[in-house]
Amino acid sequence: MENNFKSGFVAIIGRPNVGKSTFMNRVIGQKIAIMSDKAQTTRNKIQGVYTDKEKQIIFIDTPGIHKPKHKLGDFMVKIAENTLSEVDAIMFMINADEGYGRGDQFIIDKLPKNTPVFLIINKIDLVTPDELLPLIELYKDKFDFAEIIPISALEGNNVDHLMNVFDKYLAEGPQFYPEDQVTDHPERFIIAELIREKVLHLTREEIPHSVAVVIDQISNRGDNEKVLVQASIIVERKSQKGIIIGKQGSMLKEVGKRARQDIEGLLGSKVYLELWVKVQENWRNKPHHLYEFGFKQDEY
Ligand SMILES: Nc1nc2c(ncn2[C@@H]2O[C@H](COP(=O)(O)OP(=O)(O)OP(=O)(O)O)[C@@H](O)[C@H]2O)c(=O)[nH]1
Repeated sequence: MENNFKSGFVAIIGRPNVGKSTFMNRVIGQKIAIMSDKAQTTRNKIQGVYTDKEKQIIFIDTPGIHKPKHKLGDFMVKIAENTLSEVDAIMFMINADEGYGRGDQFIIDKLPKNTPVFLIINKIDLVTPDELLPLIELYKDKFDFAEIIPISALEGNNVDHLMNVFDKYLAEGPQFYPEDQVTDHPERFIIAELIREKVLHLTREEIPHSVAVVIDQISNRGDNEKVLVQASIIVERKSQKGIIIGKQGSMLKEVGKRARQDIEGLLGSKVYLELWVKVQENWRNKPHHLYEFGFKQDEY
């Protein structure tokens, strides 16, 4: 890996039809199709991975944030909000030829103060500069955006500039994915989130949202019937480990049972799920994204 290589996670949010997919297609090209059919039920869907010589950006979608009435309800919105404060930057995309709307205000209210937010004004090919400037002024009043960048995802205007601006906001970091591959196992990520969701749900407020799940292995058991999934739930304190394991393992059993059912639905096959609970103090001070996003550090 090159010296000073940078990497990070960027969340893309915006109302439907603002051009998120068009943007991803422009930046990432063909490969994005690989992920487009993946389940929408997760906290974060990886939309695509951009890699050049200097950096890698993993773009993620946070579906909960713009669907407040979605059946997953408040729980998802809350989780989506947590995601927004965990990423390195947020792209809040709006449509240049539509005014400011209630959907935008809903999102703005959820924007974290501790994460740089780029206002991306897309579809500038549809408006004149005279129309663009008042829109910029209007949004400037609504939130303290780190950057305001007008683009046309369809025609490509200013998209290269945007990609360069990211350099300022990314820290040095590893290349999470090989450059010719968008992802090895998108389902890995989804499985980790399913397990994490069960832990949070069943333990209620006792376990912090920072609990991480790392998928150690997904493999065929050899009998061609069951997929073996081995995962670790990582907490920061011994007391949390006790809560997750529960009386005679009852809590962990329930987490495992519920997660297994969902994973079977996802993979379409029987699953044998092995869960461990590990205490790792201060893991959040380590390259925390790896854990929070369900990746295992030593794979890279
Ligand atoms: N003129 C113009 N049209 C655009 C631009 N970007 C996207 N569009 C069009 O806007 C429509 C919606 O674009 P998508 O990329 O599907 O939007 P999206 O945000 O992914 O939509 P959802 O998947 O519903 O969230 C499509 O018809 C695009 O061709 C742009 O820069 N200029």
